[in-house]
Formats: sequence, structure tokens, C-alpha cells
Amino acid sequence: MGNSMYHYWKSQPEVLRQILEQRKSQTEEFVKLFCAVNPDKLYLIGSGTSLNAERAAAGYMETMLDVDVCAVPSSRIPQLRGERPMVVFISQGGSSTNTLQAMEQLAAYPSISITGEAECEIRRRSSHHMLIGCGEELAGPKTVGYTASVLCFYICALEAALAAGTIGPDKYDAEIGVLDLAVNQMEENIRRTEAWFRRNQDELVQIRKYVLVGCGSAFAAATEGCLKILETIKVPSMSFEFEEYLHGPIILTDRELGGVFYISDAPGERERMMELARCHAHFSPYAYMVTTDESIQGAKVLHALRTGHDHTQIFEAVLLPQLLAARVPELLGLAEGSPAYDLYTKNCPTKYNNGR
Ligand SMILES: O=P(O)(O)OC[C@H]1O[C@](O)(CO)[C@@H](O)[C@@H]1O
Repeated sequence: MGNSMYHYWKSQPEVLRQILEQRKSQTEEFVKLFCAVNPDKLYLIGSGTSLNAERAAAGYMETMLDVDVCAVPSSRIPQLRGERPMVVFISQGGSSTNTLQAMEQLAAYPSISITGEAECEIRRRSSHHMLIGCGEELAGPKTVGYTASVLCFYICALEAALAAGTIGPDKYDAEIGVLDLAVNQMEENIRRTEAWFRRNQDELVQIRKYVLVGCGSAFAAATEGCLKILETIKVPSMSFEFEEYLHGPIILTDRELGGVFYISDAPGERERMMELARCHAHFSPYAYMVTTDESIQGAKVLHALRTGHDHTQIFEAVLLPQLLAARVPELLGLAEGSPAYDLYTKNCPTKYNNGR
């Protein structure tokens, strides 16, 4: 239990609270570099869940810092643009070979690395470094590593924006208040997600393919959630932005498709999404809704607490697929990992020195 995915899943509110509390010291190195470089373009570079965290956080960082923020995969480095670009490498384990390669390729630019592991190759090769703040996550597929990475990007943006004067103290306090609320709500959202799982457990173990549909940050969280589902339950799992789903992918709906619909709170959009969930339920027994609307009732409905701010929906929407990934494999008696993954990475390593 101590190193299980479930254990890390459940630890999220506590870890995130600690990151919020220590935000000044944790972001010190980032803020110093940001103020020295005064970048007009910020590149976030990483792989897998780290890449999903970058993508989730980029929009908020851009708004707070008032600079262009580009989230790119380690293996696809573009020609850097801007007069004063700054690079942020993120790696939870700190040893991904493609991120190390990206660091070599971009050695001429001012950069900082952010890692989960305190002792790692990426840190050894960095001139500037900071920790994600979630400690070592020993379970293979990361849960707290994701939400901690997103929060880490958020606090970097807030502290640097305050130091650079892009936002004033009142705005800063208000933004911290929103993050604080989201982390407090996470505790109750964890409880509600577990209760939802218990109510639906018997049918959840039968689902052989998934689609997760959301808007804004719920879509970003759904994308990370799908990665978790397919890495653990080992079934196809797709995420779509709501309106994009209607433009074709909906055609895949059949009685075996499990659908999770994050119902938007925006008027108009909310009704259209509700209708989509009802349409899915018409064809499949596996139609699940996540909503703040208490008037919608039923065992399949998960009532979530939200702050009313899009960027904090990450911390709520990702909980459901993360819990599926943490619990369903054990109920199905599935083995961890895969022979194909092991064979491939033996011949073509993705971690420096096997991650040691
Ligand atoms: O964030 P890191 O440690 O660079 O790892 C990138 C990805 O590689 C994996 O470790 C798989 O090789 C994923 O779990 C992770 O998201």
C-alpha cells in the first residue's frame, strides 16, 4: 500500500498543500532566473505525464507572466523564437533520455530544470534547478507527480509575475486564495470519487474502452487521465475537447464504450454536454457524468466541488481516471508493466542508466 498508485493518489491534497506553503522557497531559483533573463518567450519541455502537465499549465502561466508560453515534447524541439527565450525542462524521474538530449541541443539558452527526484542526471547537468515538491513517486504511472507538476508551474508563474511586476499583491493574493480553495476541495473530491467508484465498481471492471470528454482544463486533465487508464488497465482510452468530439469521434459510440463527461458549468455549454451524456446513455450502459449540479441525480453521477476558475479544474477532473487506473487493474488481477515495453526499452533505453 505504501508505494501503491492508490497511496500516491490519496496523498495529493496533502502534498499539494505543502507545495503551496513552501512556494516562496521552492520557486526561488526560477524567479531569480526569470527576472535576470526577462524572457519574451518561455518553453516548457518534457515527456509523457510531464508533457501533459506543461500543456495543462501553459495557458495560466501565459496569462500571469504576460509572455508566450510554449509546451513542447522533449523529442520535438522547434527552432526557438523570441529575442530572449528561456527554457524549462521538466522530468519527474529526472533521467529521461530524450529530455537529456533536448538539454544538450538547447545548451546555449538560459534554462532551469524541474525534477521530482532530488538526485538525478538531469539535475547534475543543469545550471539552475528546482524540485517539483512531491518527493519520490515509486509507483510506475504517476498521479501526484502530475498534479504537483501543474501546481509547481502555477506557483512559478505567480511568484515570478509578482517579482517582475506583471501582477500586483492583490491579484497575487486572490490567485493564491483560488489555489488554496482548490487544494482544500480536493480532499472532499477524493472522498466523493471513492464513493462514486464503490457505487459503480461492478460495471467499471467490465469496460474495455473509454472516451473522456471535457472543456478547457477538464479536457487537459482528461488527456492525462486517458494516459493513466491505458498504461494500467491496458485498454484504448481517448480524450476529446467537447465540441471536437461532436465533429466525428462520437461515431464510435457503441454499447461497449465507457464515457466520462465533465459537464461544463458555462450556460449553454452545460445543456449541450448534458444532452451528449444522455445520448451516450442511450447506446451504452457506461455513461458517467461529473458535474457540480446537485439536481442531476443517479449512481453514475459524480458531484464535484469546483472553484469556478478553469485552471483549478485540473485538480478535480483528473481524480476519476487516476482512481480507475489505481484500482481496476488490481480488481481484474492484471500484471503491472508489459513485455513489449520491457523488450523495447531494453534495446532502446528511455531512461539514462536505467533511471538509476
Ligand atoms: O517525467 P519523466 O521522468 O521525464 O518521465 C516521462 C515519462 O516516462 C515514463 O516514466 C515512462 O517511461 C512515464 O511514466 C513518464 O510520464
